[in-house]
Amino acid sequence: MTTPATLPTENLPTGKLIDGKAFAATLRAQIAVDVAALKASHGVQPGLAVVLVGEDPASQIYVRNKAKQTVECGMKSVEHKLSADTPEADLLALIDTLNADPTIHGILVQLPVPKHIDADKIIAAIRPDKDVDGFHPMNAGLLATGGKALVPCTPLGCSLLLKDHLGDLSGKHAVVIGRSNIVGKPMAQLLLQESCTVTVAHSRTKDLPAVCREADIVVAAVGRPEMVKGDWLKPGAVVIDVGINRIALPDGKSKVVGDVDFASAAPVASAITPVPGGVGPMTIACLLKNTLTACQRSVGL
Ligand SMILES: Nc1nc(=O)c2c([nH]1)NC[C@@H]1CN(c3ccc(C(=O)N[C@@H](CCC(=O)O)C(=O)O)cc3)C=[N+]21
Repeated sequence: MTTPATLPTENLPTGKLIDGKAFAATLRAQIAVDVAALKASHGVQPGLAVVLVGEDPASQIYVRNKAKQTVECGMKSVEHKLSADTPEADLLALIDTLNADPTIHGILVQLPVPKHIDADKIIAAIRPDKDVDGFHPMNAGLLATGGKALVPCTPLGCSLLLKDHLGDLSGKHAVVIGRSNIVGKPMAQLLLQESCTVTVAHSRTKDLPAVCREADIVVAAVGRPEMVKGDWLKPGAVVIDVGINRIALPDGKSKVVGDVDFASAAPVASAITPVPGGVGPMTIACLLKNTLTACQRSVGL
């Protein structure tokens, strides 16, 4: 049972909060307009297929949120729920079917998959032009070399928030904490494309707080609840908190917190994303943006 997420945003000076929830809503509204235009001009409706293997409760929440928002912006939403003991071969066969389905433009297999299934094999089986997670090696390579990639949703969402808030990022020193294939590494690539000076920090980085203090922009994507403290920040730094950590509360309930200790970081930062209500909603909005992009490209736009 989750306590109502008390947004830690009471009495924050205006302009401090990077409101990802509001930005995501604006983005989804624009996507809905573009979807209607695509239907009118090319008679095609973007289709997103989401595959969930197993019964993980958090994943079921995200999948439900995704499906609702997919339909709300006028796209076709298809869900495949497979049991946790589904053989890898069966999942691969389903992906082949979705790859070949002309009404499906985006395919997402919810991670993590059960241990008996090789996630890398699953990701590599999705047609790169339908890989709306942007995890496929082809898309990772295109991103790294400045090609026409599908970009992972969370880093794309963070980049849109930063550009909206700061305008030109060139020359800014960005520190990305975390080097995962799905957030840290693509995030670094996107910041490089914006001509930031990029440092990628991780668990082996020496004196991480000192490295963080050099940053004009900090993107925290480590999966460690409230690890980044206010005294790790240069006064005025912009903080993007990718963390979505569910922690237990003394009363037996739970709440979602980020990788940044919001209470100590908000007074030092010039702007900061809250958790919830920051990067999470942008992840879903960018999934829809990627599905629209994949559909547009499929008709030559
Ligand atoms: N192939 C794949 N692609 C994914 O993109 C993917 C995935 N697997 N597996 C799981 C993670 C997690 N994820 C989230 C998306 C939105 C919120 C979100 O909208 N969170 C809200 C509410 C959080 C809450 O209250 O639980 C917020 O941060 O405001 C959270 C988590 C996508 N994931």
